[in-house]
Amino acid sequence: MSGPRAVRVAYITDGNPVPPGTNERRGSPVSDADAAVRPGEPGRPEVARARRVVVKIGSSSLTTAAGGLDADRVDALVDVLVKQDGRQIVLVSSGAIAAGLAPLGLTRRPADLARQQAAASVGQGLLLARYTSSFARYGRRVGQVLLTSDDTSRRAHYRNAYRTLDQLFAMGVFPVVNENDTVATDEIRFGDNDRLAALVAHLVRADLLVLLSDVDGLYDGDPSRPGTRRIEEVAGPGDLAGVELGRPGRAGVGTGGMVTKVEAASIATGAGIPVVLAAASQAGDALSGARAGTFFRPTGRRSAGRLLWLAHASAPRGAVLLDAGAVRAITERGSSLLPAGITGVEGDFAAGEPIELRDEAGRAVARGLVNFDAKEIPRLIGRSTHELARELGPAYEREVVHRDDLVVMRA
Ligand SMILES: Nc1ncnc2c1ncn2[C@@H]1O[C@H](COP(=O)(O)OP(=O)(O)O)[C@@H](O)[C@H]1O
Ligand SMILES: N[C@@H](CCC(=O)OP(=O)(O)O)C(=O)O
Repeated sequence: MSGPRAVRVAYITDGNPVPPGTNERRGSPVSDADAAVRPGEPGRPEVARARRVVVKIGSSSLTTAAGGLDADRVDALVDVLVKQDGRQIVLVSSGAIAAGLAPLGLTRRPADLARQQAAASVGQGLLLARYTSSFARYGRRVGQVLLTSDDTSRRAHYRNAYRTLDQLFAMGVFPVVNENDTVATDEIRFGDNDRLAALVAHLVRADLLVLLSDVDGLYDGDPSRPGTRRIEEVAGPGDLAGVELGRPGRAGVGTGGMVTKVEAASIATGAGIPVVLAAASQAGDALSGARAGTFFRPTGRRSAGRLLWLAHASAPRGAVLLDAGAVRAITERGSSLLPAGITGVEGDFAAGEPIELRDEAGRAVARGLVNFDAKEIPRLIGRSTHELARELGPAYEREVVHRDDLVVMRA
């Protein structure tokens, strides 16, 4: 097969040139036995015990050097996924745009959104067809789930997405998730799927997120430079000080490079979910708890709810400005935002859309889904809800942003 060669790296390794015949970046190869957890060694027990797992694979790991989907690579991934007995797996797969290039006569990823969307529209069908036949080799079915970044911040959509995924698990179907590229605008778009995968991991309450790429882990600098070293474990943000996060690899079909992967790892670990970043050819080891790739330890507590989406996926359509009392009420007491604490409004948003809540210095202190249109806010400013209800009717006796729809941003 022309797919990726197995790369097994047990220790932090020096960077090497990319070997011929693969577009994976690798460290010094050692034997399978070295990468596997040896008796008496801790390995990564959190990984080995994980039951619900989100696996994300990037475009660069699914395409041939000449462009187009690489059936062997898809099969190699599926071979690993179907062997994860007792686990529920969501596959977040990029590759729609890459898969649509050749059929549309495009030789490279277009820069403009319209042609990217056209390519995604053609390619997403091909991508799913590829997964469908690959899983069918094992008598397994796949279900396509296309998500947009923005609307999953909304309660009903979030709940529906969760229910669909849960039902697919219950029916033994492998969900294959991608961004709904054809409807996403530049403003609300993820673009890369790394952050999407972290948020999906949170959505399904996964025990583990595995990011598979064309590089066998996080390096302390661009791995195409000799002398850079793979980092085996990241215990917290301090371990990333001095690490240079570079652009996508030479395949030219990936989007975010390491920046978006580390961002995704930080979202997931902040929500209590451990992350392994490894090469696609290491998927089996990465999922088994062997010390392949880079392991990111959880830094925060697990929590439920869609507020993580609101914080990391939504694109605010405007802002309201808060007086000091309202800032304290929201950031220290977890209160809802009432009209009395508002001093100004910016932008043109509609009720239900995400907005920023800013302090007197203009700093964003929170993000939330607003209950009023922007044009309604000026007449509410500084007034009590009772007063407003008396004057304008009971519909006005409500919070501008309810605390259940509000997330305080970290300083
Ligand atoms: N510090 C780093 N460690 C590892 N890889 C890096 C680093 N900086 C830049 N990269 C590049 O990021 C690439 C992976 O990103 P990308 O091409 O967007 O992958 P994907 O398509 O899998 O999402 C690697 O091929 C590598 O060349
Ligand atoms: N939704 C897009 C993802 C774009 C992309 O290239 O993402 P990635 O390879 O994960 O950096 C697609 O399917 O083409």
